[in-house]
Amino acid sequence: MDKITEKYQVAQAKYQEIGVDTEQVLAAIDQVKISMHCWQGDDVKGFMNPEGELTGGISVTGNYPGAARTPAELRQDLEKAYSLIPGQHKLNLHAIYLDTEETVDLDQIEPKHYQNWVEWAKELGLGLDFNPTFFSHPMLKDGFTLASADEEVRQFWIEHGKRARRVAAYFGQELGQTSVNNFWVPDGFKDNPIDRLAPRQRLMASLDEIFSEEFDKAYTLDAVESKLFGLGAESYTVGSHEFYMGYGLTRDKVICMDAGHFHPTEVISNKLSSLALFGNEMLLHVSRPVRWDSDHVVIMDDELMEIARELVRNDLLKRTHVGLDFFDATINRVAAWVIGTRNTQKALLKAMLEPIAQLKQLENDGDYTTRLAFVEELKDFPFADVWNYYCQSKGVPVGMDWLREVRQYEADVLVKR
Ligand SMILES: C[C@H](O)[C@H](O)[C@@H](O)C(=O)CO
Ligand SMILES: [Mn+2]
Repeated sequence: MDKITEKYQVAQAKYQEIGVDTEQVLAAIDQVKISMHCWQGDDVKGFMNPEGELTGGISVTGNYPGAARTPAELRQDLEKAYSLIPGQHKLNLHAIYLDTEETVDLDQIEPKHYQNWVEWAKELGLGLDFNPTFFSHPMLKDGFTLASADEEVRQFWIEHGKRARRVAAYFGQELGQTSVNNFWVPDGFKDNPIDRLAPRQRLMASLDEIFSEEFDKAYTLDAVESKLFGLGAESYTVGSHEFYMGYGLTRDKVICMDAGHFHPTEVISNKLSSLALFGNEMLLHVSRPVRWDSDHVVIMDDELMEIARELVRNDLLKRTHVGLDFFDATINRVAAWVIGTRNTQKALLKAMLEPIAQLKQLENDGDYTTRLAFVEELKDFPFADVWNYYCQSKGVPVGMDWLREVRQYEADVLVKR
């Protein structure tokens, strides 16, 4: 028997002692699809106007060699990343990542402009999610799109939103799995506004118009993503958390929680259980804010573990769409995907290896001493041996072996770009 299987069997016996069936856990983690975001691969440039400025209050720093310059290069990089990640997953595309010879503006996009992505996704067995792009475009005027007081600006973006929904529905129809279509709108003011209400009324009206066309939910689900502030929109963001909680819950839309979109000490892990009581499905943007919405690569930190525990302990995974959202151009971009995605999976696996019913019972019995002792002891349980076995059984590298492959790919492909 090989070493990894041997260690797994020891771990299996140890988990069995506390009532956890590792085989069941392995079957469960294999069902979780992570939606990997395309924009880590090229620093959020896209293929519509890659030389243009990144606007909308987000920012990427770094100039690590090898960013994808074409859809074919991006797909090649993504394939490398997926080959190093266990399980079957999804790709999250932004509208600016269209793949066509035609010159197309955001208010002209059609499903056919994304057909190459669909064909590729079919070959790889991937699902596709989508996002209209409300930034990096000259029609983002004075920091406003859907909430603009300028009717021409607002209509441009409404048309884009409507067309984006048709693209997402096409993804769902073609691939046989729901395409989550996430609306993040950067509109806001750098300085204190006089009128906080009118832009929100306009955003609400714009969204209502965009969502007026009915689509089969089996094909596409609309999601809305709030934010506290952006660069250049420090004082007021129209699409705040309260705005989208109200909007999403009254319009039956999926609410997206981005881990970087709140006050620096505020965490989304503590929001999921409340959202679960009032909404149906949820979308997560698993990210890592460092002092601000900096979109650092996801690491195995306390908040990632807590998000994972909330989803697992409360049985929320079946109605949660797990997406990633980070963009770091100071490191190898394929490695960034692999680290962030594997960490998200590892956190979920570790959470699944807890004896949840027992821990809840201790809490209900008021035995907080045992609760604390148990939770702390669990940290030393051999979860890594279960993870390594999972990787091996799915035919992907174990431990640091994946990095060797990324380094080889860097030498063979990335540095030659
Ligand atoms: C590029 C994405 O649309 C973006 O990261 C969005 O989801 C966001 O979180 C903006 O801060
Ligand atoms: Mn996000």
